[in-house]
Amino acid sequence: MSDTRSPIRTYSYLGPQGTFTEAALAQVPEAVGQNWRSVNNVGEALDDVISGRSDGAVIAIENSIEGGVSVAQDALATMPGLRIVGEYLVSVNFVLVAKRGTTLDDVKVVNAHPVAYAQCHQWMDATLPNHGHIPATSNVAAASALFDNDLADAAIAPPGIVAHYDLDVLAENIGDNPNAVTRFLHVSRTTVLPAPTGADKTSLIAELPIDRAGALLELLEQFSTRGVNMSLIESRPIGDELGRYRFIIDADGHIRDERVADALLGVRRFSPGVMFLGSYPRADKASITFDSKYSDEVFVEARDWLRGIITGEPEA
Ligand SMILES: O=C(O)C(=O)C[C@]1(C(=O)O)C=C[C@@H](O)C=C1
Repeated sequence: MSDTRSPIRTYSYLGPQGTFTEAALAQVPEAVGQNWRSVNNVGEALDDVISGRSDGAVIAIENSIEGGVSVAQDALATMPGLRIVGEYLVSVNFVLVAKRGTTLDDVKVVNAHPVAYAQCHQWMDATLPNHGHIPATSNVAAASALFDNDLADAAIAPPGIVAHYDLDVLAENIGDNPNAVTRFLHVSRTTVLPAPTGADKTSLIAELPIDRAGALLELLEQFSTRGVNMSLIESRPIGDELGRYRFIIDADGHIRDERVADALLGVRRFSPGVMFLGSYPRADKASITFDSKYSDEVFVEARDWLRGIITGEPEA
């Protein structure tokens, strides 16, 4: 009898076990019960996908306090062959942990992931005004490093850390905002697009034509004149020379929506470097609303009208 089970799939995530990225991966329905591969950085996770070592990766892309995760934005912009197929939200809050017996007074140097550190500035500055900071590859790596060397006295970590390591919690809820949220992307190799759900998002990266007055306005107009709302626009330096930027854009809707497809055609005509990153269901499942003059039927009707003129069909 032949084996009808589908082969085990592998998903890469920023580890080790217990990171917020792992919590995001746990929300990906197709990853449940599959092989999870812990890696040390976002580039490694995405490279796993491109090389075929993994079928998918989950990466942090944006935090409600700290903004865009620039290392992830830059990796997506420079690693072709990837597609975003889903997004997931994780509430993030932090504890300060140390090896057993340590008190707050003992803490002079703190291990922390830069994005986590940036979210705990107020508490750190008020409670440990003279502290030093050693960057870690993840929140869990920050805590585990306390056992590897004596460079730091404490670490900023997720509250669940004590399930994995024998550590004392010196302080809880040290994040500046108790409602902080990080948005994660599920990324796969270029693939068939997920079907539209009516609550979708389209991500792309566009460069502006060099030195042209109003170029950014023209980019924005591609969306506004088709009734497409943008939920994110962020600039990142391209890196080849000072003053050159690419724009990371999230737009409401799916590329199979006529208005979104038309906006992307406009961007493609105008932008020297445009990368389509994916159309995928929104994490908040909020339906996209738009004026009826931007509905699919209106675009199709207008195209039929034009085709009729060109082919010489008598007008109705
Ligand atoms: O270190 C972790 O736990 C991660 O999953 C990484 C990460 C990030 O890269 O932004 C995820 C969420 C938090 O905002 C801080 C760190």
